[in-house]
Formats: sequence, C-alpha cells, structure tokens
Amino acid sequence: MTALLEVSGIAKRFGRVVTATDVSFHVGAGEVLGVVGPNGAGKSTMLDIVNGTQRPDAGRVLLDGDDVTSLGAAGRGRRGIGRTYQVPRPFGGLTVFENVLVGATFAGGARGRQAHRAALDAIETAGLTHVVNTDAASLRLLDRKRLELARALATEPRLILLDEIAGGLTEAELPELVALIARLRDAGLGVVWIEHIVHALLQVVDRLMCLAMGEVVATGDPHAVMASPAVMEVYLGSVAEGGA
Ligand SMILES: Nc1ncnc2c1ncn2[C@@H]1O[C@H](COP(=O)(O)OP(=O)(O)OP(=O)(O)O)[C@@H](O)[C@H]1O
Repeated sequence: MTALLEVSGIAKRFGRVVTATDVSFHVGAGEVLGVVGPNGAGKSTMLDIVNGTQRPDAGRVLLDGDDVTSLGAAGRGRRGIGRTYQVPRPFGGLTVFENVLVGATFAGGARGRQAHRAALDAIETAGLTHVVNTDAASLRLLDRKRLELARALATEPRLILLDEIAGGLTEAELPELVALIARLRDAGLGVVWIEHIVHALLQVVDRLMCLAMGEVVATGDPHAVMASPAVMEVYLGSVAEGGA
C-alpha cells in the first residue's frame, strides 16, 4: 500500500553542518509519527524538506506516491501538506478569524466563501471559537498554539507537520492539545509531530522516530524506541553534555 508520505534517502548539509544522512521514513493517513532527538539533530530541517521550504541534497519526498521533491512550499501546500512552526507568529492587529483566513487564502489557495468556510471549520476544530473575533496578539499561549494549528488546518491538509507545538505549555494544558492531535488522526490526517515533551508524545503517537546528528537512530513502537540502547545513549549522552 502507498504511504501518504514517503521520505527516502534524504541528505542535507549546510556548509560543514550535516543535518541529514540517508534519512528515510513514512507516515500513513490516520497515523501519528512522533519525532524526538536532541537539539540540532536535524528534526526541523526534516520538516522543512518535507514541506518544501528546504531542498535536500539527495533523496525524494513522495506524497501519495507522487514525487513532490521539486515542488516549492506553495505547491506542496496545495497538494495537502500543512505545517506549524516552533514559534507561533500570528499577525497582531488581526483577529483570530482574519489570521486563519489568511492561511486559507494564501497557503491553501481557497477564495471567497470556500476560504471563509475553511477558516471557520479550522477554528472550530482547533477549539478557538470562543476567541474568533479576538486580536491574535492578546491570546494566551495555548490559544496561540491552537491558532498556529488552525492556520495550518485552514489549508485543508491531508498531512500536517507539527514542530514542537506543545513547547511552553503547562502540564494542565497538555491533555487538551494531545486530544486535539488524536482527533486529527482519527479524522484521517497523517501527522508528523516533533516534540521534546516525550510523555505527551507517547500518549498519541503510533510510531516514534529518534534522530541524532542527522541520522535515524531508531524507529518503530514508541515505548520500544525510547527504551532502546541506542536512544538511551543519545539521551544520556546529551544529558551528560548538558543538552536536551
Ligand atoms: N538555514 C540553515 N543554515 C545553516 N545551518 C542550519 C540551517 N538550518 C539548520 N541549520 C543547522 O542544522 C542543524 C540542525 O538544525 P535543526 O533546527 O534541524 O535541528 P532540530 O533537531 O530541529 O533542533 P531543535 O530541537 O533545537 O529545534 C543545526 O546545527 C542548525 O544550526
């Protein structure tokens, strides 16, 4: 069966910094792949390569079996790849609705009533209806995270890439976000979720991949991956060095 996303043999370097060496993984529709790894492992760069904001030096990105490696971010957005960023940057001075409408229109390519409908659906799915007309600049962090998600959902993606969306949330706020991601998965989206808060990831991911220094250290059953000697070494090593 063709995976929703198939990434194969990706290599990428920035000057002398190697951020990916032969990285391969796949994600199905209705599946959540968690991605862990120390700071600088190449996790965000991998999302950049999947959504087309960075070009790999080698390797291919297939969406539903179609090679999209040569498409830019806009083209991939229209093919169904949505993305959130580590640091939410809503347009201050615009309401939540206006921010999401921008996502639906410019990233999603929708117009008029269709864009309006996509924005409202995304706002409802992300749990932002109560602040739909609030200035985005005044949102608390959890709602800014939801807004980041709603802007991506407004493009009506089939695959959504989440970059540390739980970062900075309180323990009390995490279950809401985890439940929201589970709902996306249950609605049939493929999800790739990079996160340092491993216990949140483990509540929802179907498979886990650990990256370190641009290489896949382990991938598979989430608990087995976290317990594997290679991953323990990555984490104990990075703890010993004062990292993540
Ligand atoms: N545009 C760029 N130009 C030069 N170096 C870059 C660029 N983007 C990323 N890098 C480098 O590539 C390496 C991997 O960065 P990346 O952000 O992908 O790691 P990460 O695993 O997401 O880290 P973190 O968990 O801290 O977000 C780092 O050494 C980073 O400095």
